[in-house]
Amino acid sequence: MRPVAEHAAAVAALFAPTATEWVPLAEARGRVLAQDLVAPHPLPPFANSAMDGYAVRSADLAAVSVELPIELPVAADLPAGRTDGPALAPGTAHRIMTGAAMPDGADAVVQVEWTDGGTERVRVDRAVEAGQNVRGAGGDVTAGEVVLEAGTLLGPAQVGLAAAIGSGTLPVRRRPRVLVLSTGSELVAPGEPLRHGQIHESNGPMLAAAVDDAGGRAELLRFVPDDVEQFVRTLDDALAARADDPVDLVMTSGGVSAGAYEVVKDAFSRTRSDEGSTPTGEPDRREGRGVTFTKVAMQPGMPQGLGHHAGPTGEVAVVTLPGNPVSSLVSFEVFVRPALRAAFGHPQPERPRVRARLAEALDKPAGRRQFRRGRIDAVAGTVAPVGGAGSHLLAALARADCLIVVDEQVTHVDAGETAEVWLLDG
Ligand SMILES: Nc1nc2c(c(=O)[nH]1)N[C@H]1C(S)=C(S)[C@@H](COP(=O)(O)OP(=O)(O)OC[C@H]3O[C@@H](n4cnc5c(N)ncnc54)[C@H](O)[C@@H]3O)O[C@H]1N2
Ligand code: MOO
Repeated sequence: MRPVAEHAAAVAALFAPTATEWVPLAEARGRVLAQDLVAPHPLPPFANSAMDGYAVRSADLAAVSVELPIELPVAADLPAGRTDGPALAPGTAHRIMTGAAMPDGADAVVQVEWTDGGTERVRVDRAVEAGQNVRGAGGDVTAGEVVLEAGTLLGPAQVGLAAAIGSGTLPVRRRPRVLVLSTGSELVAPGEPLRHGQIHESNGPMLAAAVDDAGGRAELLRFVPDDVEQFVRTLDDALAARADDPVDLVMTSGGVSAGAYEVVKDAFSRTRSDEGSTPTGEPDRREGRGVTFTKVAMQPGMPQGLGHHAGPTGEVAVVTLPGNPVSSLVSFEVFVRPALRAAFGHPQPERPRVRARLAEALDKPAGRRQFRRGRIDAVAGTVAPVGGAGSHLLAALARADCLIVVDEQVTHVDAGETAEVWLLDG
Protein backbone atom coordinates (compact mmCIF):
# COMPACT_ATOMS: atom_id res chain seq x y z
CA MET A 1 0.00 0.00 0.00
CA ARG A 2 1.12 3.52 -0.74
CA PRO A 3 2.36 5.58 2.24
CA VAL A 4 0.15 8.52 3.23
CA ALA A 5 2.93 11.08 2.69
CA GLU A 6 3.59 9.83 -0.84
CA HIS A 7 -0.05 10.15 -1.84
CA ALA A 8 -0.27 13.57 -0.18
CA ALA A 9 2.68 14.77 -2.27
CA ALA A 10 1.06 13.43 -5.43
CA VAL A 11 -2.19 15.27 -4.68
CA ALA A 12 -0.27 18.48 -3.95
CA ALA A 13 1.49 18.15 -7.32
CA LEU A 14 -1.90 18.27 -9.10
CA PHE A 15 -2.35 21.94 -8.22
CA ALA A 16 -0.69 24.87 -9.93
CA PRO A 17 -0.29 28.07 -7.89
CA THR A 18 -3.37 30.19 -8.48
CA ALA A 19 -3.25 33.53 -10.29
CA THR A 20 -3.89 37.02 -8.90
CA GLU A 21 -7.27 38.73 -8.95
CA TRP A 22 -8.48 42.02 -7.47
CA VAL A 23 -11.33 41.86 -5.00
CA PRO A 24 -13.26 44.52 -3.09
CA LEU A 25 -12.34 44.80 0.59
CA ALA A 26 -15.62 43.20 1.61
CA GLU A 27 -14.50 39.97 -0.09
CA ALA A 28 -10.91 40.01 1.11
CA ARG A 29 -11.20 38.20 4.45
CA GLY A 30 -9.62 34.74 4.33
CA ARG A 31 -7.75 35.51 1.11
CA VAL A 32 -3.97 35.70 0.69
CA LEU A 33 -2.40 38.97 -0.44
CA ALA A 34 -0.69 38.57 -3.82
CA GLN A 35 1.54 41.67 -3.75
CA ASP A 36 3.15 43.84 -1.06
CA LEU A 37 0.78 46.59 0.02
CA VAL A 38 2.47 49.99 0.25
CA ALA A 39 1.02 52.92 2.18
CA PRO A 40 0.57 55.95 -0.13
CA HIS A 41 0.25 58.25 2.89
CA PRO A 42 1.20 58.12 6.55
CA LEU A 43 -1.06 56.93 9.36
CA PRO A 44 -2.29 58.97 11.03
CA PRO A 45 -2.26 61.19 7.93
CA PHE A 46 -2.07 64.34 10.12
CA ALA A 47 -1.34 65.16 13.77
CA ASN A 48 -4.61 64.87 15.67
CA SER A 49 -6.08 64.93 19.13
CA ALA A 50 -6.21 61.75 21.23
CA MET A 51 -8.77 63.30 23.60
CA ASP A 52 -11.86 65.44 23.62
CA GLY A 53 -10.66 68.71 25.16
CA TYR A 54 -8.83 71.90 24.22
CA ALA A 55 -5.88 72.42 21.90
CA VAL A 56 -3.37 74.73 23.57
CA ARG A 57 0.22 75.92 23.60
CA SER A 58 1.79 74.00 26.49
CA ALA A 59 3.97 77.08 27.21
CA ASP A 60 0.81 79.10 28.00
CA LEU A 61 -0.05 76.61 30.75
CA ALA A 62 3.42 76.14 32.25
CA ALA A 63 2.59 77.79 35.59
CA VAL A 64 -0.97 76.39 35.92
CA SER A 65 -2.10 74.30 38.91
CA VAL A 66 -5.32 73.60 40.82
CA GLU A 67 -4.45 76.53 43.07
CA LEU A 68 -3.54 78.74 40.12
CA PRO A 69 -5.91 77.97 37.20
CA ILE A 70 -5.86 79.91 33.93
CA GLU A 71 -8.76 81.09 31.80
CA LEU A 72 -8.33 81.18 28.03
CA PRO A 73 -10.69 82.48 25.32
CA VAL A 74 -12.02 79.63 23.13
CA ALA A 75 -11.29 80.90 19.62
CA ALA A 76 -12.53 77.99 17.47
CA ASP A 77 -14.40 74.70 17.59
CA LEU A 78 -12.69 71.72 15.95
CA PRO A 79 -14.91 68.66 15.53
CA ALA A 80 -13.35 65.57 13.90
CA GLY A 81 -13.50 65.94 10.12
CA ARG A 82 -13.15 69.74 10.04
CA THR A 83 -10.81 70.50 7.17
CA ASP A 84 -10.45 74.30 7.53
CA GLY A 85 -9.51 74.68 11.21
CA PRO A 86 -7.72 78.01 11.87
CA ALA A 87 -4.31 78.30 13.52
CA LEU A 88 -4.12 78.80 17.28
CA ALA A 89 -3.01 82.23 18.48
CA PRO A 90 -0.88 82.43 21.67
CA GLY A 91 -2.98 82.81 24.81
CA THR A 92 -6.08 81.16 23.32
CA ALA A 93 -7.55 77.64 23.17
CA HIS A 94 -9.51 75.73 20.50
CA ARG A 95 -12.16 73.25 21.62
CA ILE A 96 -11.14 70.00 19.91
CA MET A 97 -12.60 66.50 19.60
CA THR A 98 -10.79 63.17 19.40
CA GLY A 99 -9.49 62.63 15.86
CA ALA A 100 -9.68 66.31 14.81
CA ALA A 101 -6.56 67.77 13.15
CA MET A 102 -4.32 69.71 15.55
CA PRO A 103 -4.36 73.40 14.64
CA ASP A 104 -1.06 75.04 13.68
CA GLY A 105 0.41 76.72 16.73
CA ALA A 106 -0.94 74.17 19.22
CA ASP A 107 1.33 71.48 20.66
CA ALA A 108 -0.87 69.78 23.29
CA VAL A 109 -4.44 68.95 24.25
CA VAL A 110 -5.95 69.39 27.70
CA GLN A 111 -8.62 66.75 28.20
CA VAL A 112 -12.06 68.17 28.96
CA GLU A 113 -12.09 66.58 32.45
CA TRP A 114 -9.30 68.97 33.50
CA THR A 115 -11.35 72.05 32.55
CA ASP A 116 -14.75 73.61 33.22
CA GLY A 117 -15.83 72.64 29.68
CA GLY A 118 -16.53 76.27 28.65
CA THR A 119 -17.38 77.18 25.08
CA GLU A 120 -16.66 80.93 25.14
CA ARG A 121 -13.88 80.85 27.71
CA VAL A 122 -12.34 77.82 29.34
CA ARG A 123 -10.78 77.44 32.79
CA VAL A 124 -7.89 74.99 32.91
CA ASP A 125 -6.41 73.85 36.21
CA ARG A 126 -3.68 71.42 35.09
CA ALA A 127 -0.53 71.98 33.05
CA VAL A 128 0.25 69.77 30.02
CA GLU A 129 3.53 68.86 28.39
CA ALA A 130 4.29 69.51 24.74
CA GLY A 131 2.91 66.59 22.73
CA GLN A 132 0.51 65.48 25.44
CA ASN A 133 -2.66 63.86 23.99
CA VAL A 134 -1.40 64.45 20.44
CA ARG A 135 -1.10 61.55 17.96
CA GLY A 136 1.68 62.47 15.58
CA ALA A 137 1.40 62.17 11.78
CA GLY A 138 3.04 58.89 10.70
CA GLY A 139 3.17 57.55 14.26
CA ASP A 140 1.67 54.27 13.06
CA VAL A 141 2.73 54.03 9.40
CA THR A 142 5.04 56.16 7.28
CA ALA A 143 4.35 56.98 3.62
CA GLY A 144 5.93 54.38 1.33
CA GLU A 145 6.09 51.73 4.04
CA VAL A 146 5.14 48.12 3.19
CA VAL A 147 2.26 47.59 5.59
CA LEU A 148 1.30 44.07 4.49
CA GLU A 149 3.64 41.67 2.71
CA ALA A 150 2.66 39.41 -0.17
CA GLY A 151 1.59 36.08 1.32
CA THR A 152 -0.23 37.62 4.27
CA LEU A 153 -3.51 35.97 5.20
CA LEU A 154 -6.12 38.71 5.36
CA GLY A 155 -8.14 38.75 8.58
CA PRO A 156 -10.15 41.56 10.14
CA ALA A 157 -7.14 43.61 11.28
CA GLN A 158 -5.42 43.37 7.89
CA VAL A 159 -8.62 44.37 6.09
CA GLY A 160 -8.90 47.33 8.47
CA LEU A 161 -5.33 48.41 7.79
CA ALA A 162 -5.82 48.15 4.01
CA ALA A 163 -8.91 50.33 4.28
CA ALA A 164 -7.06 52.83 6.49
CA ILE A 165 -4.41 53.40 3.84
CA GLY A 166 -7.15 53.91 1.27
CA SER A 167 -7.20 50.59 -0.63
CA GLY A 168 -10.70 49.88 -1.93
CA THR A 169 -9.68 46.67 -3.68
CA LEU A 170 -6.84 44.26 -2.99
CA PRO A 171 -4.75 41.90 -5.14
CA VAL A 172 -5.28 38.40 -3.80
CA ARG A 173 -4.59 34.85 -4.94
CA ARG A 174 -7.51 33.27 -6.74
CA ARG A 175 -9.44 30.66 -4.77
CA PRO A 176 -9.03 27.21 -6.34
CA ARG A 177 -12.28 26.19 -8.00
CA VAL A 178 -13.42 22.68 -7.17
CA LEU A 179 -16.26 20.70 -8.76
CA VAL A 180 -17.74 18.19 -6.33
CA LEU A 181 -19.55 15.17 -7.77
CA SER A 182 -20.99 12.33 -5.69
CA THR A 183 -21.92 8.96 -7.13
CA GLY A 184 -24.22 6.16 -6.03
CA SER A 185 -27.54 4.70 -7.16
CA GLU A 186 -28.66 4.58 -3.53
CA LEU A 187 -28.48 8.37 -3.17
CA VAL A 188 -31.49 10.64 -2.70
CA ALA A 189 -31.30 14.41 -2.29
CA PRO A 190 -31.72 15.68 1.28
CA GLY A 191 -35.30 16.81 1.70
CA GLU A 192 -36.71 14.03 -0.47
CA PRO A 193 -38.31 10.87 1.01
CA LEU A 194 -36.31 7.63 1.23
CA ARG A 195 -37.33 4.17 0.14
CA HIS A 196 -35.82 1.07 1.70
CA GLY A 197 -32.25 0.73 0.45
CA GLN A 198 -31.78 4.44 -0.20
CA ILE A 199 -29.85 7.04 1.78
CA HIS A 200 -29.59 10.80 1.66
CA GLU A 201 -26.64 12.21 -0.23
CA SER A 202 -24.37 13.67 2.44
CA ASN A 203 -20.86 13.59 0.97
CA GLY A 204 -21.50 16.28 -1.64
CA PRO A 205 -22.73 18.98 0.74
CA MET A 206 -20.07 17.96 3.26
CA LEU A 207 -17.18 18.10 0.80
CA ALA A 208 -18.41 21.35 -0.76
CA ALA A 209 -18.50 22.87 2.73
CA ALA A 210 -15.00 21.53 3.38
CA VAL A 211 -13.68 23.14 0.18
CA ASP A 212 -15.21 26.51 1.05
CA ASP A 213 -13.98 26.21 4.62
CA ALA A 214 -10.45 25.56 3.36
CA GLY A 215 -10.59 28.76 1.30
CA GLY A 216 -11.48 27.19 -2.04
CA ARG A 217 -14.56 27.75 -4.17
CA ALA A 218 -16.80 24.69 -4.35
CA GLU A 219 -19.47 23.97 -6.89
CA LEU A 220 -21.64 21.03 -6.00
CA LEU A 221 -22.96 19.15 -9.03
CA ARG A 222 -26.12 17.05 -8.90
CA PHE A 223 -25.02 13.56 -7.83
CA VAL A 224 -25.24 10.74 -10.37
CA PRO A 225 -26.20 7.06 -10.11
CA ASP A 226 -23.72 4.26 -10.80
CA ASP A 227 -23.90 4.83 -14.54
CA VAL A 228 -20.69 5.52 -16.43
CA GLU A 229 -22.40 7.33 -19.32
CA GLN A 230 -24.26 9.64 -16.97
CA PHE A 231 -21.17 10.28 -14.86
CA VAL A 232 -19.02 11.26 -17.85
CA ARG A 233 -21.80 13.35 -19.41
CA THR A 234 -22.49 15.21 -16.15
CA LEU A 235 -18.82 15.93 -15.65
CA ASP A 236 -18.08 16.98 -19.22
CA ASP A 237 -21.21 19.16 -19.45
CA ALA A 238 -20.18 20.89 -16.24
CA LEU A 239 -16.64 21.44 -17.51
CA ALA A 240 -17.86 22.71 -20.90
CA ALA A 241 -20.20 25.18 -19.18
CA ARG A 242 -17.20 26.58 -17.29
CA ALA A 243 -14.87 27.02 -20.22
CA ASP A 244 -14.43 30.72 -19.44
CA ASP A 245 -13.44 30.17 -15.81
CA PRO A 246 -11.74 26.77 -15.70
CA VAL A 247 -11.87 24.50 -12.69
CA ASP A 248 -8.77 23.58 -10.74
CA LEU A 249 -9.97 20.23 -9.46
CA VAL A 250 -12.72 17.69 -9.91
CA MET A 251 -13.38 15.86 -6.66
CA THR A 252 -15.60 12.79 -6.73
CA SER A 253 -16.87 10.56 -3.95
CA GLY A 254 -17.74 6.89 -4.10
CA GLY A 255 -17.36 4.25 -6.77
CA VAL A 256 -13.69 3.42 -6.30
CA SER A 257 -13.47 0.20 -4.29
CA ALA A 258 -13.79 -3.44 -5.38
CA GLY A 259 -17.51 -3.82 -6.13
CA ALA A 260 -19.29 -4.72 -9.33
CA TYR A 261 -20.50 -1.16 -9.98
CA GLU A 262 -17.56 1.17 -9.42
CA VAL A 263 -18.66 4.07 -11.59
CA VAL A 264 -15.75 6.42 -10.98
CA LYS A 265 -13.14 3.76 -11.55
CA ASP A 266 -14.93 2.50 -14.64
CA ALA A 267 -15.48 5.96 -16.10
CA PHE A 268 -11.89 7.13 -15.73
CA SER A 269 -10.47 3.80 -16.86
CA ARG A 270 -12.61 4.12 -19.97
CA THR A 271 -11.61 7.67 -20.78
CA ARG A 272 -8.00 6.62 -20.43
CA SER A 273 -8.33 3.65 -22.78
CA ASP A 274 -10.07 5.92 -25.27
CA GLU A 275 -6.73 7.50 -26.14
CA GLY A 276 -6.15 7.64 -29.89
CA SER A 277 -8.73 8.74 -32.38
CA THR A 278 -12.48 8.87 -32.66
CA PRO A 279 -14.42 6.81 -35.21
CA THR A 280 -14.40 9.85 -37.55
CA GLY A 281 -10.63 10.03 -37.46
CA GLU A 282 -10.64 13.27 -35.44
CA PRO A 283 -8.08 13.44 -32.64
CA ASP A 284 -9.72 12.25 -29.44
CA ARG A 285 -10.21 15.16 -27.04
CA ARG A 286 -10.13 12.63 -24.21
CA GLU A 287 -6.48 11.88 -24.75
CA GLY A 288 -4.74 12.45 -21.45
CA ARG A 289 -2.67 11.18 -18.65
CA GLY A 290 -5.55 9.41 -16.97
CA VAL A 291 -6.50 8.68 -13.39
CA THR A 292 -4.68 6.08 -11.33
CA PHE A 293 -6.31 4.17 -8.50
CA THR A 294 -4.35 3.03 -5.52
CA LYS A 295 -4.63 1.77 -1.96
CA VAL A 296 -3.18 4.11 0.63
CA ALA A 297 -1.99 2.76 3.99
CA MET A 298 -4.54 4.62 6.07
CA GLN A 299 -7.82 4.02 7.83
CA PRO A 300 -10.27 5.33 6.94
CA GLY A 301 -9.57 6.35 3.37
CA MET A 302 -7.77 3.38 1.85
CA PRO A 303 -9.09 3.44 -1.75
CA GLN A 304 -7.84 6.61 -3.46
CA GLY A 305 -7.42 7.85 -6.99
CA LEU A 306 -5.86 10.84 -8.66
CA GLY A 307 -4.72 12.13 -12.00
CA HIS A 308 -6.12 14.06 -14.93
CA HIS A 309 -9.30 13.82 -16.94
CA ALA A 310 -9.22 14.95 -20.55
CA GLY A 311 -12.47 16.89 -20.64
CA PRO A 312 -14.03 19.04 -23.37
CA THR A 313 -11.96 22.08 -22.40
CA GLY A 314 -8.66 20.29 -21.81
CA GLU A 315 -7.10 18.42 -18.95
CA VAL A 316 -8.43 18.86 -15.46
CA ALA A 317 -6.99 17.51 -12.22
CA VAL A 318 -9.02 14.80 -10.51
CA VAL A 319 -9.08 13.38 -7.00
CA THR A 320 -11.42 10.48 -6.31
CA LEU A 321 -12.39 10.09 -2.66
CA PRO A 322 -13.90 6.95 -1.15
CA GLY A 323 -17.66 6.94 -0.59
CA ASN A 324 -17.89 6.13 3.09
CA PRO A 325 -18.66 9.54 4.61
CA VAL A 326 -15.93 9.50 7.26
CA SER A 327 -13.41 8.15 4.74
CA SER A 328 -14.38 10.93 2.39
CA LEU A 329 -13.91 13.81 4.81
CA VAL A 330 -10.79 12.35 6.43
CA SER A 331 -9.26 11.86 2.97
CA PHE A 332 -10.08 15.48 2.18
CA GLU A 333 -8.38 16.57 5.42
CA VAL A 334 -5.27 14.52 4.82
CA PHE A 335 -4.76 15.07 1.07
CA VAL A 336 -6.88 17.78 -0.48
CA ARG A 337 -7.14 20.50 2.15
CA PRO A 338 -3.40 21.15 2.54
CA ALA A 339 -2.83 20.97 -1.23
CA LEU A 340 -5.69 23.35 -1.94
CA ARG A 341 -4.47 25.88 0.60
CA ALA A 342 -0.88 25.68 -0.59
CA ALA A 343 -2.19 26.39 -4.12
CA PHE A 344 -3.46 29.80 -3.11
CA GLY A 345 -0.48 30.59 -0.94
CA HIS A 346 -2.04 30.05 2.48
CA PRO A 347 0.67 30.53 5.12
CA GLN A 348 -0.66 27.59 7.13
CA PRO A 349 -1.80 24.88 4.71
CA GLU A 350 -1.93 22.19 7.37
CA ARG A 351 -4.10 21.86 10.44
CA PRO A 352 -2.37 22.80 13.69
CA ARG A 353 -0.81 19.67 15.18
CA VAL A 354 -0.30 19.12 18.91
CA ARG A 355 0.40 16.17 21.15
CA ALA A 356 -2.12 15.13 23.80
CA ARG A 357 -2.49 12.28 26.30
CA LEU A 358 -5.10 9.70 25.38
CA ALA A 359 -8.00 9.60 27.83
CA GLU A 360 -8.55 5.92 27.02
CA ALA A 361 -6.65 3.09 25.35
CA LEU A 362 -6.85 2.56 21.57
CA ASP A 363 -6.41 -0.62 19.55
CA LYS A 364 -5.95 -0.78 15.81
CA PRO A 365 -4.71 -3.15 13.11
CA ALA A 366 -1.10 -2.89 11.97
CA GLY A 367 -0.19 -1.62 8.52
CA ARG A 368 -2.44 1.44 8.13
CA ARG A 369 -2.14 4.87 9.71
CA GLN A 370 -5.33 5.46 11.63
CA PHE A 371 -7.11 8.79 11.85
CA ARG A 372 -9.54 8.44 14.76
CA ARG A 373 -12.04 11.13 15.57
CA GLY A 374 -11.55 12.78 18.95
CA ARG A 375 -12.40 15.59 21.29
CA ILE A 376 -9.55 17.47 22.85
CA ASP A 377 -9.38 19.09 26.28
CA ALA A 378 -6.69 21.65 25.62
CA VAL A 379 -6.49 22.72 29.28
CA ALA A 380 -5.97 19.19 30.58
CA GLY A 381 -3.85 18.23 27.56
CA THR A 382 -5.94 15.12 26.95
CA VAL A 383 -7.82 13.74 23.97
CA ALA A 384 -10.71 11.26 24.01
CA PRO A 385 -11.72 9.15 21.02
CA VAL A 386 -15.28 9.80 19.80
CA GLY A 387 -17.08 6.76 18.39
CA GLY A 388 -15.33 3.75 16.93
CA ALA A 389 -13.14 3.27 13.87
CA GLY A 390 -16.07 2.60 11.50
CA SER A 391 -16.02 4.84 8.44
CA HIS A 392 -19.84 5.18 8.40
CA LEU A 393 -19.96 6.90 11.84
CA LEU A 394 -20.85 10.37 10.64
CA ALA A 395 -22.49 11.50 13.88
CA ALA A 396 -19.28 10.82 15.82
CA LEU A 397 -17.36 12.78 13.18
CA ALA A 398 -19.75 15.68 13.67
CA ARG A 399 -19.10 15.62 17.43
CA ALA A 400 -15.32 15.51 16.99
CA ASP A 401 -13.07 18.55 17.03
CA CYS A 402 -9.83 16.77 16.18
CA LEU A 403 -8.26 13.75 14.53
CA ILE A 404 -6.06 11.39 16.54
CA VAL A 405 -3.25 10.03 14.38
CA VAL A 406 -1.88 6.59 15.20
CA ASP A 407 1.05 5.38 13.12
CA GLU A 408 1.03 2.41 10.76
CA GLN A 409 3.05 -0.02 12.88
CA VAL A 410 1.30 0.74 16.19
CA THR A 411 -1.43 -1.72 17.29
CA HIS A 412 -2.11 -0.47 20.81
CA VAL A 413 -1.82 2.83 22.66
CA ASP A 414 -2.36 2.90 26.44
CA ALA A 415 -4.44 5.51 28.17
CA GLY A 416 -2.07 8.28 29.28
CA GLU A 417 0.32 7.82 26.33
CA THR A 418 0.58 10.78 23.98
CA ALA A 419 -0.56 10.85 20.37
CA GLU A 420 -0.42 13.35 17.54
CA VAL A 421 -3.65 15.34 17.25
CA TRP A 422 -4.82 17.50 14.33
CA LEU A 423 -7.05 20.35 15.49
CA LEU A 424 -10.00 20.67 13.12
CA ASP A 425 -11.08 24.05 14.44
CA GLY A 426 -7.72 25.69 13.68
N1 LIG B 1 -14.47 -5.95 -1.18
C1 LIG B 1 -14.11 -4.76 -0.75
N2 LIG B 1 -15.04 -3.91 -0.35
C2 LIG B 1 -14.69 -2.72 0.11
C3 LIG B 1 -13.34 -2.35 0.17
C4 LIG B 1 -12.37 -3.25 -0.29
O1 LIG B 1 -11.16 -2.99 -0.28
N3 LIG B 1 -12.81 -4.46 -0.75
N4 LIG B 1 -12.98 -1.15 0.68
C5 LIG B 1 -13.90 -0.60 1.63
C6 LIG B 1 -13.48 0.72 1.97
S1 LIG B 1 -12.15 0.85 2.98
C7 LIG B 1 -14.16 1.82 1.58
S2 LIG B 1 -13.71 3.35 2.14
C8 LIG B 1 -15.30 1.75 0.68
C9 LIG B 1 -15.11 2.70 -0.47
O2 LIG B 1 -16.09 2.48 -1.36
P1 LIG B 1 -16.42 3.39 -2.59
O3 LIG B 1 -15.55 4.55 -2.65
O4 LIG B 1 -16.49 2.56 -3.78
O5 LIG B 1 -17.83 3.96 -2.18
P2 LIG B 1 -19.24 3.31 -2.37
O6 LIG B 1 -19.13 1.84 -2.43
O7 LIG B 1 -19.92 4.02 -3.44
O8 LIG B 1 -19.90 3.72 -0.98
C10 LIG B 1 -19.38 3.28 0.24
C11 LIG B 1 -20.39 3.60 1.34
O9 LIG B 1 -20.57 4.99 1.43
C12 LIG B 1 -21.90 5.37 1.17
N5 LIG B 1 -21.91 6.57 0.35
C13 LIG B 1 -21.34 6.69 -0.85
N6 LIG B 1 -21.53 7.93 -1.35
C14 LIG B 1 -22.23 8.59 -0.44
C15 LIG B 1 -22.76 9.90 -0.39
N7 LIG B 1 -22.56 10.77 -1.39
N8 LIG B 1 -23.45 10.28 0.71
C16 LIG B 1 -23.63 9.40 1.72
N9 LIG B 1 -23.15 8.14 1.73
C17 LIG B 1 -22.49 7.73 0.66
C18 LIG B 1 -22.47 4.22 0.40
O10 LIG B 1 -23.86 4.15 0.50
C19 LIG B 1 -21.76 3.05 1.04
O11 LIG B 1 -22.37 2.67 2.25
O12 LIG B 1 -15.47 0.46 0.17
C20 LIG B 1 -15.33 -0.59 1.13
N10 LIG B 1 -15.65 -1.82 0.50
O1 MOO C 1 -10.65 2.99 4.06
MO1 MOO C 1 -12.30 2.82 4.13
O2 MOO C 1 -11.94 4.40 3.84
O3 MOO C 1 -11.75 2.35 5.76
O4 MOO C 1 -13.59 3.03 5.15
